[in-house]
Amino acid sequence: MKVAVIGAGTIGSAVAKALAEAGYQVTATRRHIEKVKWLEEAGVRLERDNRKASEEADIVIIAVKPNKVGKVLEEIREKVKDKIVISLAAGIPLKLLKEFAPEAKFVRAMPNIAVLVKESFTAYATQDLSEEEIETVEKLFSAFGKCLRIEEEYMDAITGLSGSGPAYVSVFLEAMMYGGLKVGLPRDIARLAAAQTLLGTAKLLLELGDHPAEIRDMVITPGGTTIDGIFELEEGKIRTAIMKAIDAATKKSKILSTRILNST
Ligand SMILES: NC(=O)C1=CN([C@@H]2O[C@H](COP(=O)(O)OP(=O)(O)OC[C@H]3O[C@@H](n4cnc5c(N)ncnc54)[C@H](O)[C@@H]3O)[C@@H](O)[C@H]2O)C=CC1
Ligand SMILES: O=C(O)[C@@H]1CCC=N1
Repeated sequence: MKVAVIGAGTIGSAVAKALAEAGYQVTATRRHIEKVKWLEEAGVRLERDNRKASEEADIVIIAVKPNKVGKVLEEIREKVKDKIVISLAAGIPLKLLKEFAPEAKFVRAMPNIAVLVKESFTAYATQDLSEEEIETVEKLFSAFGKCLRIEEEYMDAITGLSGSGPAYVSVFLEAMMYGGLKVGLPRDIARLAAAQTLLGTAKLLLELGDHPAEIRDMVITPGGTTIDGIFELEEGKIRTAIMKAIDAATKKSKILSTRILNST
């Protein structure tokens, strides 16, 4: 299966590399292609011409910034007739994608940067694909993590939660690490302890628990150490801050398409 990735920036390069490693024939484009020469080592072919890359591909993935999606789709419109086109852009609805290239079969997808370690959560929405084509795109998304088909109405919320999520989690991880430094741990030990704790807790939730509170309850020994830490977290309104972050990013995703529509 031949895949073209249009826009080999941060997420496009990660996707291109993961797909090449999974055995797809991948061509990636970017305006300054020399900046991603390293992709060739991963088996990705580099190409400057978006039209040529799209013409040769079975599936086209659009990984440019949201305000460039329209321009790129207009450029490759003739080359993606009846082809599956997967847009990774935040905030661009299927309806708007379709206006730029009416004869393509669109998937709106939101992965996250954990594509780099093949642990992305990729949610996607589509109205154009057959069951067989759904299987094809799910296999493709599975090359870099877990995927889930959702209704398009949830795509902005998913963007605010799991698309942007690694950025929030990295703030939390850094704070955990700094906490470790504050109480005298060497840097490398604090880093490993914070990261492995996050990984283990996520696994506990996915494999055992229905609700994070169950995990919290297992850790808190009455009169022990954890409850003193939790008391401080509650005073710092950490939950409110995280909920506000997801709310703000979701709202931004919602207004992106309005901005783009107004500027075209
Ligand atoms: N960075 C992330 O973690 C995620 C990003 N996204 C979405 O992916 C898209 C890209 O985001 P990033 O990778 O962060 O941005 P980026 O700026 O790193 O990558 C965009 C790339 O597109 C290239 N480009 C611009 N115009 C082009 C054209 N006409 N033809 C070919 N290439 C062109 C740029 O040179 C750049 O390398 C955005 O729409 C974003 O919403 C989605 C999920 C996660
Ligand atoms: O910050 C952004 O707009 C993109 C979309 C989700 C993650 N990064």
